Amino acid sequence: MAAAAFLCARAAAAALRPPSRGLSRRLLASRVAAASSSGEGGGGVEFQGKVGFLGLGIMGAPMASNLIKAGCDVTVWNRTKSKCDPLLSLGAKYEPSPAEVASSCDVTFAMLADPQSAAEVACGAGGAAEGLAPGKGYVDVSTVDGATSKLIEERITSTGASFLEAPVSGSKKPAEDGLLIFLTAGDESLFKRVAPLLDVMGKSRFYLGDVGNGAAMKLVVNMVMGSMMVSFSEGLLLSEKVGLDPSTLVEVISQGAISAPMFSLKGPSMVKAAYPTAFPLKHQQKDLRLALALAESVSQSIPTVAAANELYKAAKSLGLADHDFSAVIEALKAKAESSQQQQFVQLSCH
Ligand SMILES: NC(=O)C1=CN([C@@H]2O[C@H](COP(=O)(O)OP(=O)(O)OC[C@H]3O[C@@H](n4cnc5c(N)ncnc54)[C@H](OP(=O)(O)O)[C@@H]3O)[C@@H](O)[C@H]2O)C=CC1
Ligand SMILES: O=CCCC(=O)O
Repeated sequence: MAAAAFLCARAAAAALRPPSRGLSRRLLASRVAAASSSGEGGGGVEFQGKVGFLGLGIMGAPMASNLIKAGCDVTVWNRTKSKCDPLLSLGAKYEPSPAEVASSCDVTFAMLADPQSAAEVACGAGGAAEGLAPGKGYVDVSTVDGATSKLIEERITSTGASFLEAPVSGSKKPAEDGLLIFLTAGDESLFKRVAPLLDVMGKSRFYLGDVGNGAAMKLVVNMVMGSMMVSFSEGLLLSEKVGLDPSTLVEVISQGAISAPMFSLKGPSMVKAAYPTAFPLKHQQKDLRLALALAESVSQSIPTVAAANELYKAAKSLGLADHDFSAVIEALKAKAESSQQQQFVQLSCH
């Protein structure tokens, strides 16, 4: 373990929040420098070693990019190889399989679409586990269910390596700005070892104990978010239908007790029926499906989430899976149209 060594601290990271766009090299370097000179955050935390990153989608690419800009020695892999190119231009290395990344790095992060891909990349043929060994670490930051996370943990730890689940709250922009919230669980010494890396990519980190707890926390947060988006969509449509300006509704909500960054961020484009993808709708529906299973496992009823899930499923069947999850409003519009048509047919039959 030699190559990259850098210093950073949570306090320094918090004090050096970025401006509106992704973190610049200068800013990330200054986080590192401030941490080493200020002695804040427990005297600065040192990470030594090479970092692997598997999965360079909407979230993985900016996260890996921030690590590179902070001075880490990063090796990347992505199923679709072309998505590695921007990272290679920033100075990343490339290995042709997850196993080769894991074997050439000290700690490997994975940011994958869903439980199936997370398990495949960690445990499948050519997967990360094949390259792991004692002393190495594997950190899965994908959103998956607890059972999948435990399955990955079992396979990873069978190699002698350590495992941390660390799903994130925060979307594309917080990923670009290094402002994610990590919900971690698993090996506590790995958590401490990768803390400087989490602090480059995020603004806070929670350690929640046993593997499964990070996944559960993430699913609970996202089920609340998914239902909020449906409720907001219903409000936007109803306001329009009764003759109000939905843009005014967005403004009114932003000033009151139910204001949320999500409404202010997504509302204006939803009013224009534009859904630039930050959080793909298919992933939100996956999270609701997993949250429903989590609730089922403890016999809790979550009827609002169940209803919201049906709408996301309807939106997927309208071809909106890869749009932002705010496009769920289109499923409500389609529902309204079809019930209007039904009413028309009934009236014309009488
Ligand atoms: N976008 C967001 O706002 C947030 C997303 N998340 C979660 O983070 C994870 C990633 O999300 P995001 O980056 O948005 O998703 P993307 O769909 O943009 O990226 C998914 C990544 O998974 C890879 N992948 C998918 N299937 C496979 C497979 N079978 N084998 C290997 N690789 C595969 C993709 O590779 P390829 O490029 O080849 O398709 C890509 O790198 C998800 O679990 C999501 O729920 C968490 C917080 C916020
Ligand atoms: O999983 C996606 C979360 C998106 C967000 O927290 O804004």
